[in-house]
Amino acid sequence: MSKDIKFSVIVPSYHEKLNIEPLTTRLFQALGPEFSKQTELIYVDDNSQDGSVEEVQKLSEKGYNVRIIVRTKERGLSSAVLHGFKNSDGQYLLCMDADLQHPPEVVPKMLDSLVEHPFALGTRYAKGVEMDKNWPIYRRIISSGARLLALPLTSASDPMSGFFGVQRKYLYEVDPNAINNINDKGFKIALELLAKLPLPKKDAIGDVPFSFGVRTEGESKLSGKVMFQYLGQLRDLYCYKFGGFHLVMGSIVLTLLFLGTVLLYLGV
Ligand SMILES: Nc1nc2c(ncn2[C@@H]2O[C@H](COP(=O)(O)OP(=O)(O)O[C@H]3O[C@H](CO)[C@@H](O)[C@H](O)[C@@H]3O)[C@@H](O)[C@H]2O)c(=O)[nH]1
Repeated sequence: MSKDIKFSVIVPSYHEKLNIEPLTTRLFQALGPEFSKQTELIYVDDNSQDGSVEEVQKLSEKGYNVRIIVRTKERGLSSAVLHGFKNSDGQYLLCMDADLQHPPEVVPKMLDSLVEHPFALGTRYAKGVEMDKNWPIYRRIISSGARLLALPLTSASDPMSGFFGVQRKYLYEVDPNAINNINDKGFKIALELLAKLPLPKKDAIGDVPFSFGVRTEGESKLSGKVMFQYLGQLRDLYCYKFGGFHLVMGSIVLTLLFLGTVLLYLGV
């Protein structure tokens, strides 16, 4: 562990070569000299073979505190994030996407919020925040439907967000067993952590409103399989939180309804 590093920014990445340079330079620019000295940036890549490794090496040689962890045996967004958390040095852990939909310029605000709260949440559902008009309608529907289904699990304003931070001690120290209960499948790692970590009842979450942009380089990896994984995750979380046969059945009905709506809108 390096004691100079206070903040670790973890970026799960898969086929993101074209986004690495702009994200890295914009992030350290936004952090400024003081914050930058205390921050490491870690890409967790699942063996993309697209030149991402060389891109990160170039930036590291230029003096940015950035590295890339390449996994060859595992795949998946949530598990990549957990892998990054485990292999980082900071007491304050931030997660963001590589595709610049999470503006690097908002990161200093996220880190400020994370120092004040156990959990910092980049939220798209706050007063005055506008969604980029180019964000496809079907993605809005999926996002709202997914959020609705998560309502009984957490009061967080945007548990579907991939832009969030958590203080390391809540992952590994407050309850050392908590991390073993975390499901590493799928995309919704923030929801999983919000529902299962031993966060305080009051003032646990610091919301940071941000405008969700559209991807300009590369492609989204959100697939039908990921949506199914979300439904499984929901079922497990409902069981974990409430237990009981009726709640499980209720969640299955809800998820089927959600799935039906998605398929309807996709015209499948
Ligand atoms: N290492 C690794 N990274 C992955 C994988 N799948 C996706 N990623 C990375 O995870 C980030 C998000 O993936 P996208 O494919 O860009 O997701 P999205 O469609 O933009 O969905 C995002 O926004 C949603 C909000 O609507 C979020 O809910 C979701 O978690 C994600 O952040 C990107 O940096 C992408 O490269 C994987 O299997 N392995």
